[in-house]
Amino acid sequence: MPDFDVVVIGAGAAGLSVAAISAGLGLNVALVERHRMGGDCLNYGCVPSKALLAAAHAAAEARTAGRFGLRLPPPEVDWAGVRAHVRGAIDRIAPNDSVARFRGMGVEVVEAPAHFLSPDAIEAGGRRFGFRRCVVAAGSAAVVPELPGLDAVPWLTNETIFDLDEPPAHLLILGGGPIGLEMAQAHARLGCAVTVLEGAGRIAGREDAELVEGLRPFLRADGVAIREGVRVARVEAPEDGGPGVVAVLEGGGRVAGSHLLLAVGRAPRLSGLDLPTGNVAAGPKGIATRRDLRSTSNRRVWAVGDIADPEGLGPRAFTHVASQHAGIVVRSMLFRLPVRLDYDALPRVTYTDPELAQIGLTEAEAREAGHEGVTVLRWPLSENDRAIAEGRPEGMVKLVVGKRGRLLGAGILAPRAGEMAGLYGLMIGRKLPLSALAGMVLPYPTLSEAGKRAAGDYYTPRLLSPTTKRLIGWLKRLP
Ligand SMILES: Cc1cc2nc3c(=O)[nH]c(=O)nc-3n(C[C@H](O)[C@H](O)[C@H](O)COP(=O)(O)OP(=O)(O)OC[C@H]3O[C@@H](n4cnc5c(N)ncnc54)[C@H](O)[C@@H]3O)c2cc1C
Ligand SMILES: NC(=O)c1ccc[n+]([C@@H]2O[C@H](COP(=O)([O-])OP(=O)(O)OC[C@H]3O[C@@H](n4cnc5c(N)ncnc54)[C@H](O)[C@@H]3O)[C@@H](O)[C@H]2O)c1
Repeated sequence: MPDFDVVVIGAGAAGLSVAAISAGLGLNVALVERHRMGGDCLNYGCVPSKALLAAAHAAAEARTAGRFGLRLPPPEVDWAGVRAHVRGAIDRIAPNDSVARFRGMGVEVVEAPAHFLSPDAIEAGGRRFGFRRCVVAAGSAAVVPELPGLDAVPWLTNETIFDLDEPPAHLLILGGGPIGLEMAQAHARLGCAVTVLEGAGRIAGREDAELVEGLRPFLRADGVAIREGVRVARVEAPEDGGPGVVAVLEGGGRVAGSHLLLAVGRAPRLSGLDLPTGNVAAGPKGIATRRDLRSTSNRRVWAVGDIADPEGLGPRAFTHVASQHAGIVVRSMLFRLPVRLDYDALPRVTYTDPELAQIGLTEAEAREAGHEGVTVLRWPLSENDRAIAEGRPEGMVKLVVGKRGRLLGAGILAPRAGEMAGLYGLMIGRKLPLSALAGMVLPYPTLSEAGKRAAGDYYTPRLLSPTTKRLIGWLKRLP
């Protein structure tokens, strides 16, 4: 008999959710974590980055208060105080993910690295754990690119950037994806010089080009130097022998900084798991799974979170996806229901100011996917009363609509855009018609009215059509 009904490897967002639900259903669960409970999101990802951004946005608010007629002195950044705020946020959330809490749920928590011993057992802390089912939730880590000179200079990743004793004088950031952009604005608003070196033609390459156009000036206004389409040929120490890093660009050009942050993507944490011994197939993007997140090669194994590479979809590195995966696995693994993961209504948010939120397909993705009759509707915040009242009339809501008014995607560039994402996720996920949004009564004045106004535009031409006018003319003659 196996020792455990479920063994979970990794206590990040994905593994914790699976362990908690499985234990709640009365199963015998072991949870193995080699480092910190809570994984990346709590310790090196979402929580510290959003805490740092909150401090940065507060500093920016103080600096720009003059537009409201308020005279404030320029804010002084107390780096130790900022770090204490970041640490405090982690510490406040940590008990939810703690060993004590999970032991209290009846989970056997093992603090050691795990690896497969066979297709139905792992080893951790010198002990063998035979399992009926195993869920691999070992996450992903920052990609360290093969860049000449990198072994000879100091560099940072998301695991070290939140631990600096002093603010970086000039932070060079390799990569202008969500990590690069959030860290760029956070540090710039906290008084650091920042340069983003993006290898592709533009920053935030996955996001809607028009919305990124709207975001770029904000980052530049914060003092972020953005270099797009640049290839870093090598990195080296400064010629004067002082501290810092110099990025040498292809075709010449040198960009010097005090610190270098690598933010060029994520790689699944496969090494050390001995996946071949467990007969668990994996590729460079992660553990190969079917759409129910079950391993394609070992029926006892599932993969969740950043490490999962579901067929036809690929990995997605978001904490809300880790939770979505946990829900899928519980239904497929424990209730044996036929479930199928999809990302049709998936939201993602880059937490800059303004935030850039995308739910479902961008315009480019909808056209690329071959959707017929794609209509794009926009409502600028310059036409939104709340945005004007608050002195933030830049940004827009952009809706991507398919046949018969079906919402395929929504992009939002606005302060706190992420708070609006749920509405569009619900609409797309439940296949609600656009008329549901257009007919909704929303409180005035709110930013979310922009989406309703955009949706209304879809129906305006129909309302003003000759047929409608004829109908009204006929109706008015009725007694
Ligand atoms: C800077 C940054 C900001 C982010 N911000 C956001 C955000 O705002 N919103 C959002 O949705 N997502 C965000 N993300 C992404 C989010 O953090 C990840 O998608 C999420 O943490 C993935 O959870 P996971 O459980 O799959 O993996 P992880 O959180 O990485 O957890 C995996 C755990 O497995 C452990 N482990 C690995 N190998 C073994 C082994 N062999 N034995 C035992 N244990 C092992 C690791 O130590 C780790 O604790 C951010 C990421 C970063 C880096
Ligand atoms: N707010 C959020 O939800 C949030 C925040 C941070 C991270 N995340 C998750 O973590 C993932 C990883 O984030 P990321 O920003 O590291 O990766 P990313 O893959 O999203 O972006 C990496 C960027 O680096 C560029 N790049 C790649 N190689 C380069 C090179 N050699 N030189 C210069 N530029 C190069 C790419 O063109 C791309 O723009 C995200 O995709 C997301 O899933 C989410």
